[in-house]
Amino acid sequence: MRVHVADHPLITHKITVLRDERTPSPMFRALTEELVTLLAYEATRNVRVEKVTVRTPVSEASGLAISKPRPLVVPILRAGLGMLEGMVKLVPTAEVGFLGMVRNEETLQPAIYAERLPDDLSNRQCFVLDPMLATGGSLLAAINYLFDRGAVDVTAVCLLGAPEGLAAIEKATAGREVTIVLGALDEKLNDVGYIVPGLGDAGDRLYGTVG
Ligand SMILES: O=P(O)(O)OC[C@H]1O[C@H](OP(=O)(O)OP(=O)(O)O)[C@H](O)[C@@H]1O
Ligand SMILES: O=c1cc[nH]c(=O)[nH]1
Ligand SMILES: [Mg+2]
Repeated sequence: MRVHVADHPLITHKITVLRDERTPSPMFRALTEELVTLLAYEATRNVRVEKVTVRTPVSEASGLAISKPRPLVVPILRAGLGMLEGMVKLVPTAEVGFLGMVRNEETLQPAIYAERLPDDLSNRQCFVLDPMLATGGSLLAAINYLFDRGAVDVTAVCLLGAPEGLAAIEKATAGREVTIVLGALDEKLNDVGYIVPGLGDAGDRLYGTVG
């Protein structure tokens, strides 16, 4: 598994504002979108491309084009939806599929409650969007779901991750093509499975369902 933790002052600055409990939902949404565009730059480093030639007004130029089948971007509802615009801004030709998942706050087990993906994911490069990688249960379930459908490699873009969740995914996906790109790697999980220091419940903060 390849893990990339962002190391850029602009990204850390924006994450610091996200963490602040006083940041209201409209600003939280705007910052999330900006952060994803910055993280997507790293996440797409291995996007599959092919050589192409174009004619400039002066001569021929060789370059690259994103290969077919197009990359598939999969936001994990609800909180991952807040990351979609930021991602497709960078990869406008990507196809988008959806997975709805919710973590049971007592057992911390994830459940899939909605799915709208292409039937056949063979040979597909997938980019999963979910702001929070806590126990890793939700992301692991999403990754397994995509591999079971035929995906060949999965890159997850998360704003924050916990070491416990990262280790769990690494162990469970050994031998698979998995990349995780994080805005920050936090300290730990607390005893109710929240990331510390974290930013609270990302879905609630994005959509204003508390506070
Ligand atoms: O790593 P885990 O321990 O599985 O926790 C992370 C999951 O929890 C949050 O979703 P949540 O279940 O709160 O759903 P929501 O997006 O609808 O708020 C988050 O967006 C992840 O999907
Ligand atoms: O800290 C956490 C953990 C899971 N889900 C969240 O939204 N935040
Ligand atoms: Mg939530």
